[in-house]
Amino acid sequence: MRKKIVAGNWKMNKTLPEGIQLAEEVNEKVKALQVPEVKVILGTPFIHLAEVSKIVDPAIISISAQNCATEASGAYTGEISAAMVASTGSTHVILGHSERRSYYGETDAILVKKVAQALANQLEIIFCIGEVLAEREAGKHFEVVKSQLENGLFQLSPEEFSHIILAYEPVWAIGTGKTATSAQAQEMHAFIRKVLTEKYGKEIAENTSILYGGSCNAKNADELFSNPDVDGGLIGGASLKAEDFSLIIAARAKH
Ligand SMILES: O=C(CO)COP(=O)(O)O
Repeated sequence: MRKKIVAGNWKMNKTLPEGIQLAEEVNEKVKALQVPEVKVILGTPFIHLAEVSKIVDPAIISISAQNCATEASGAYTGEISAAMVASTGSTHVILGHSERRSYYGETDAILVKKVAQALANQLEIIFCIGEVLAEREAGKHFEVVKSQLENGLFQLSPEEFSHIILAYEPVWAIGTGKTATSAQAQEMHAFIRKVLTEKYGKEIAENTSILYGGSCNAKNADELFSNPDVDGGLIGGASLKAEDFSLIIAARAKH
């Protein structure tokens, strides 16, 4: 059975004291919700990881980085390795986010190396895929998403792939207030599961959680999560307010 997941991606927001406060608030809200069937993940900036993992109850909230280096260690000024991430108590890492692909030039080849580093350090990976608006308008969105899967992840063995959570994030929906319709999300998620079935077989495809990301909020989460192939959300802006984030978690628990 695949997991229901709500993951927050704080992106480059919150100073350390602000992040600590938000983590405390989220921890209290999630505790009060009592929804063990939903896996809650907080994707914080690197500098917050160690502090936030001391604050939250690991039985109810997991911690994720938003990136890791392509190399294991050494003279790479400013980089943070997967081993460093794991040593903070973090169990997850977000890789392949469209902001990293477009602003920092992360190619499929770079992501293959990051994925290998994360797996070598026992991190679960939230791997992001999704098309830009021009690709959707040209009717190429299925092709683009399939090639991101093939070129970024399909080098993995079935065992390795069991550590992947996918996040479909149409780039035109991120931070724009323009959510994919519930039907568009379901259509793409079902397509992704079909591609996974072809590559890894039905059992792995059925056990892989596929999250939706892109202007998902407390108002639209309920409808998005009612789709059979939408297993949860990767939440940007709405994860920065404990109240909104907990409403999204409650919406996930409902279905
Ligand atoms: O990019 C996202 C999560 O990774 C989505 O961001 P928003 O929820 O702010 O649109």
